[in-house]
Amino acid sequence: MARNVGRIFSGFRCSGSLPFGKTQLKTRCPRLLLRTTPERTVVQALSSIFSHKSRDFSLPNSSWGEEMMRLYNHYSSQSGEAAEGQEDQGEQWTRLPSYNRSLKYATGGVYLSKIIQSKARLFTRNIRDTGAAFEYVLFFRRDKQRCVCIFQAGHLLEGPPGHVHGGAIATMIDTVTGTHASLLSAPVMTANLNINYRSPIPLGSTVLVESTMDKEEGKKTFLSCRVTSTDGSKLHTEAAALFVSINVSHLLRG
Ligand SMILES: CCCCCCCC/C=C\CCCCCCCC(=O)SCCNC(=O)CCNC(=O)[C@H](O)C(C)(C)COP(=O)(O)OP(=O)(O)OC[C@H]1O[C@@H](n2cnc3c(N)ncnc32)[C@H](O)[C@@H]1OP(=O)(O)O
Repeated sequence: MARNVGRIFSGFRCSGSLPFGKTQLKTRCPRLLLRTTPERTVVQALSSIFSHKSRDFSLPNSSWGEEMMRLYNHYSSQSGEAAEGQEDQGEQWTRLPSYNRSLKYATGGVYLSKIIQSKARLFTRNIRDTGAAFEYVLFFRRDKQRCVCIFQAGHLLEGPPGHVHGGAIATMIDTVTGTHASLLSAPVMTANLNINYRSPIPLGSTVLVESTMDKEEGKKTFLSCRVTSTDGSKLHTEAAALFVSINVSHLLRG
């Protein structure tokens, strides 16, 4: 796992220069704690390449309902943050921070400089009105190779009357499986996403989006995903996703 975590940002060299063109991603090397763990390294790396001074959207806000808070507290109590200072047994959940800007330090380059500009924002984190759209937090558990996301769907995500839009559900599945695949073998891009919608999700409700790694084959990572009610009794959506590892230069080709 440590090797995989190390690979996550292998495309984003701490030295600032990348092995292509003149593009430079000025990242700061994550400062490792004395007793580091793969999870801490992930969190620090995310904070480092993303805008770490920005708001961390995966922390509770006043729009989070009772069920969202209950589940957040449930997973947080089993997280490394709660058990700071204890030996890592790999049996903890790690809360993944979430920012609305990526590659803050990107400069130069042909394509990156055009698309990654000051106005670019992560799709799921660009609504100012808290609670109106995607409210979610992801936790990762290394020993089980699982990601779990607590997702509260706001009123701007309506599709069928009173229920969540299928595209918004697909977005969350892509986000959860994509983040999971990134933890295993980043940088990756979605190659295939196959979704079966089984039962509608009521607008305003909180659901669980759970991702499991099925297999890795060379550049390919296969994951499955289920969206369920928070007690697990109702299956809303299930999906299979394929992510392909890319070289960052892939994003420069346009
Ligand atoms: C990058 C930064 C990472 C930062 C990490 C941050 C941490 C988390 C932070 C924030 C969370 C946000 C999380 C959001 C996640 C969202 C992700 C997206 O939405 S990505 C946008 C939608 N996807 C596209 O636009 C792809 C467009 N397609 C392509 O660019 C290429 O087709 C690509 C990369 C998918 C593959 O191209 P090739 O040239 O690299 O590779 P080839 O040789 O074609 O395929 C490799 C293998 O994959 C199979 N393959 C490719 N496409 C397939 C497909 N559609 N179905 C089945 N197999 C496929 C092929 O058959 C081949 O298999 P064989 O090695 O021969 O066994």
